[in-house]
Amino acid sequence: MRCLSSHPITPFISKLWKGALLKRSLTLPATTIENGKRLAAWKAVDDMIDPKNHKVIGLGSGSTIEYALHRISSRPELHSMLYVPTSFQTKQLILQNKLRLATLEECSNGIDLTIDGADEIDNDLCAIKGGGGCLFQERLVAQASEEFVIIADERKKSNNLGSKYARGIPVEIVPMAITSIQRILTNRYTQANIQLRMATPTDKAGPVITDNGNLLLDCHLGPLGRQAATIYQDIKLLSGVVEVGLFCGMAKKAYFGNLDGTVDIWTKN
Ligand SMILES: O=C(CO)[C@H](O)[C@H](O)COP(=O)(O)O
Repeated sequence: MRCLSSHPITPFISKLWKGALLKRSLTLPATTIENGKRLAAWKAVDDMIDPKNHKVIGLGSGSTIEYALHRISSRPELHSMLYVPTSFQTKQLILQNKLRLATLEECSNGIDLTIDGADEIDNDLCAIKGGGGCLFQERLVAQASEEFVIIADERKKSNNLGSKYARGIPVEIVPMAITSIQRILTNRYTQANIQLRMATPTDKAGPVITDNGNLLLDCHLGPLGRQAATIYQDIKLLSGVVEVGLFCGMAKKAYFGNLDGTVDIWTKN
């Protein structure tokens, strides 16, 4: 058997390894942010899912929700309940973790609890969602739920919704309406920066297509103050708009994983 160290490829591997180490040390804050996501997700799963009383759990989309799935997967007493996904991504994760998958149509008694991530959350637990483009199904599942809980790392805390998440409010639109709605919104919000969300060109040329076959406009309107719920209604009322990534009056609790390893819990009565 040849010893690996004498293999000609070894210097190349060791270069890669050094590169990886260097990259890790340069991106250390990101790793701590990942830890914040994990802490928030694990605490929310442990606090909120009640294995004795809950039968159906909704699961949001994004990177933070992956940690919630890992936690659920590590606790066998949580394997008997049904899990409703909000995206292609979450459906795959539920299947990969060998959890019991259910569709929203199958849940005639509704959903006991939904856990989801968010892009920005204010003190009223009003949230911008849809950074991952899954806002429509996320809202469908959230509105069918008895309780809706948000998990996030501390960067997502906001004093004024719209002041932090640079991309703006995602709006899902049926393709034939995209030009007219972009024009209407640009005329209505004159200071806004409204962009069609484009795919990464190396993965797909053209726009991002949602799980529902629609397009996304990212509408940067600036800080919304107390206007988020009104803006939601104003945009949602336009024909051709499928959903708006403003979730106000829905969450009763938000878990934030902090860089110092603690978890903050914000609640709303
Ligand atoms: O709304 C979402 C997807 O549509 C996500 O929950 C939101 O974008 C947060 O994602 P992440 O946990 O990766 O920061």
